[in-house]
Amino acid sequence: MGELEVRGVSKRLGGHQAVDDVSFTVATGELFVILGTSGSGKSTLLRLICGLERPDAGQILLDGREIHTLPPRQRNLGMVFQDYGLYPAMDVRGNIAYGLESRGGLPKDEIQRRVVEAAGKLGLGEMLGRSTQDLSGGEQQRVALARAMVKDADAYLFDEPLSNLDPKLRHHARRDIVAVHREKKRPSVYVTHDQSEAFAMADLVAVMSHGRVQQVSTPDELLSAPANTFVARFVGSPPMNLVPAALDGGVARASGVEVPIERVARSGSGRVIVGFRPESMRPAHTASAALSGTVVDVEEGFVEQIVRFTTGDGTEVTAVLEDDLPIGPGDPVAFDVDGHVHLFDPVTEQAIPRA
Ligand SMILES: Nc1ncnc2c1ncn2[C@@H]1O[C@H](COP(=O)(O)OP(=O)(O)OP(=O)(O)O)[C@@H](O)[C@H]1O
Repeated sequence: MGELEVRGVSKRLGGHQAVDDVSFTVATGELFVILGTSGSGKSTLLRLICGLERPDAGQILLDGREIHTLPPRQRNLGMVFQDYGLYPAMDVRGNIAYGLESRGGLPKDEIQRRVVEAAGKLGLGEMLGRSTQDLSGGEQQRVALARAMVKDADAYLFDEPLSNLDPKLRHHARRDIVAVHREKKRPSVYVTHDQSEAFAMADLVAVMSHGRVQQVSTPDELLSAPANTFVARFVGSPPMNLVPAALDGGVARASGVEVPIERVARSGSGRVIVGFRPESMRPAHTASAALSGTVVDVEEGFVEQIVRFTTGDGTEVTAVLEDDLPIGPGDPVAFDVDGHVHLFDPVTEQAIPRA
């Protein structure tokens, strides 16, 4: 009971397939993050769930009941959007209470009790009489959060609510949002393009690209088992290296590449894309190295060195090293891969399952 289900939902906007056959289920008490690049369809999906758009196909169910045909007000959702949608003519108290008052049915003193309680939890207790126009971005964000919190909504939706905040405030605000979510014990859907935000907050992440869900899994699984090359390139910083190679027995081979693979891949064409994380690379002796090439550039980070080089056929590879190498652009370089090697089909770009 209590789950939010999106079933085969599609939406065209301006001749463009903004959302394309999307399905997922958010269990009650689960924080489900939709992560994707700009234009991938994240906001449209949220607008479909809250009723600002109608789907061309598919259904949206909450607690097993169809909601995609209901007007927004009847869906009983708590929402926090990027621009917060606060009313400038009302003070903080009025903004927090607005959703409850406009819905009707609750006595005035109960509304007042909830407003004071939510404001207290979010550090707004002293600001109830202030105009929202005089508040900082972080304070406005907390008013929007308090407004969602006072409602007994059946599900909560967040559309990039932290994008106007500076990094320090964002960190704090993340915790506020997770705390509200945990208290409500309802399904929550949170949209962001920021993977560190997604990884810090999510129970499950759906990665979106071009209107489609590419993978739904835990943050750890996105890193350890990306479903396809899009997810492999998108998740992690720097992202996974992807090198086209030919299968030759237990080795994936290309010019400057001889990567031993753990299993025989079921790739009909005999070609694969080999994937390995930049952090799994170790300097090696040239003669026996899995990868060799020429350094393009070297970046000194706070705690690590990032080396970019090209293999013999021009594929760019990135290595993240704990100890600095005395190298620079144009130098020869060689590495072994000390970690899991992922394999992808070069035609479908899907991960090749373990044999
Ligand atoms: N009203 C509209 N008319 C026409 N096209 C639209 C409309 N709204 C969105 N689109 C298009 O649909 C696609 C998905 O847009 P959407 O806003 O859902 O993406 P998003 O992932 O939320 O992006 P962002 O992170 O930039 O907000 C985009 O290509 C966008 O240009």
